[in-house]
Amino acid sequence: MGIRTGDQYIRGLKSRQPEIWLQGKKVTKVCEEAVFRQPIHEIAKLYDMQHDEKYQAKITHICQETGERVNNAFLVAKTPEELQAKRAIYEAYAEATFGLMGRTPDFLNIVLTSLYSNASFLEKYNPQWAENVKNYYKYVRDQDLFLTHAIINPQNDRSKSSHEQNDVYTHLGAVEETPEGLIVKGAKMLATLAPITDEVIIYSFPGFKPGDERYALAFAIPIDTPGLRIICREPMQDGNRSVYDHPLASRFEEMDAVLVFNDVLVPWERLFLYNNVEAANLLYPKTGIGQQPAHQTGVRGLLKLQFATEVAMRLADSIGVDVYPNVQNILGELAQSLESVRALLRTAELEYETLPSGELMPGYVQLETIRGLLPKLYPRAIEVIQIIGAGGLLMSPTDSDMEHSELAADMEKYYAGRDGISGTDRVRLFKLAWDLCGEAFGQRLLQYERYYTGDPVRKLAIFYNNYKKSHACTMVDDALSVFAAKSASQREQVL
Ligand SMILES: Cc1cc2nc3c(=O)[nH]c(=O)nc-3n(C[C@H](O)[C@H](O)[C@H](O)COP(=O)(O)OP(=O)(O)OC[C@H]3O[C@@H](n4cnc5c(N)ncnc54)[C@H](O)[C@@H]3O)c2cc1C
Repeated sequence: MGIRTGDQYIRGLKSRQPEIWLQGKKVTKVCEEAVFRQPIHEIAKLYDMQHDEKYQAKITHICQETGERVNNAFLVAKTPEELQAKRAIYEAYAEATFGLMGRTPDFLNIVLTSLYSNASFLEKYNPQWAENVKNYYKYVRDQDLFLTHAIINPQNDRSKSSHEQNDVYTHLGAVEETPEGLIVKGAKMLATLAPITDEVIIYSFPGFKPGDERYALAFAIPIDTPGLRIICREPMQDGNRSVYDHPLASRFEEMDAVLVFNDVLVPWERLFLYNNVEAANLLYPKTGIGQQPAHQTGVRGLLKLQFATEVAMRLADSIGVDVYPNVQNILGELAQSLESVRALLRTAELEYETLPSGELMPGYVQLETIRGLLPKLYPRAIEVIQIIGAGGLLMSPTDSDMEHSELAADMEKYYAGRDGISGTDRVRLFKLAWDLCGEAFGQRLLQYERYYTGDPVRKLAIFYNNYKKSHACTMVDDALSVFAAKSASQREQVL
């Protein structure tokens, strides 16, 4: 089949009935539920972009194996041009969502592509797992499916490993093998967009200990598999808020969910890893499923930071405060942050690694630096928006006020900005800014940037340890070599 349209994506959603819980109720028709309606529409637009002649040549390609047109996220890049073709899809989807939707379909499609191209890692443990991954990649690519993922355990007692939790099936684990497949039970989180996806893929960060064998799992199943329960968090918008009052929150809310598996059957052909702590711990570092998606998250993060920076600049300009050096300083700081991330991304693409398979992987140090910086730079950008917008962020009237004839004159007079910025323009801009920096929606976006790729604290420590291994600190040795000279006169000669 190859690339789907938005309509085909929506028809796929309508054809299934996953068990979704939202505010104490079961959602039976996901496409008709107000909370999901607009996000579904935003994802559908991304699918439609694949058919839009403005984008098609940039974000899709003809698959050599099938002759069908497929998304560039499924490309195993072997040339710098192919790496750029992958960047093009990340950029197009991030631009369409202002970088505010983190788990657009390209994200997990890259994870899967990386698993596929590094399936030889699994082959060492079990050739069938490698075969299953390859077949699944082709299935998702050719059906153009949308995946969610849940890779962490519920937050029960983090000081204990999975097998030490109070109940053996608190964390998702294997129950029994049957002729049809493996029965699994327990919970995983934090499956963003789960209610509006087609399938879920399960794998884990490293950290398994001996005794955790039953939890060492990787597999993928349809989102409506019997026994799989999706428990949504409280929505940050009810789906009925006006676009005028909440221009971002009304469009880009990404629902997050806990997945509970009640004796769910995972068919053998969908199992990618099981009962092997070593393989589960090495899966992440050895298959590129951290590094390849970091290219997508780097591009998306850059656009999100750019968007926040532009909002801050426009706010300052709209009320004439960017004439003050203190405001210019914090805006200059944001611009420099943005340009640093842009430069890092460019360097990551230029300084790629070539894997033994010939696949190119953007530079680890640069991508990981972006990952380490964004949890600091993005919250700072949000803080700058709050500082510049100040009290004005809290005084925006509603759509109904703006529309009311009795209030019209007041709206234009008292809500106007500097010369040339009308009351309507200023209120619209401030509402956009408040969605980003004040609303629960905006707070989630901030939390996302901190945690979307794991705990930044532990990630930075891992980065340092890797960095230390590859940096011998030879400059210090050079400087210390002066002490190798035996006498003071010899040392003077060295100098
Ligand atoms: C908005 C959002 C969307 C997300 N989307 C997804 C998704 O789609 N799929 C998915 O699988 N995950 C997703 N995540 C989850 C993300 O992977 C986790 O939030 C992240 O891995 C951190 O895990 P945690 O939240 O359980 O925090 P914890 O690991 O419980 O950490 C809590 C605190 O304790 C500290 N801590 C915990 N353990 C240790 C330790 N061993 N050593 C030192 N300090 C420790 C941490 O530094 C942190 O401060 C999302 C998260 C957010 C916020």
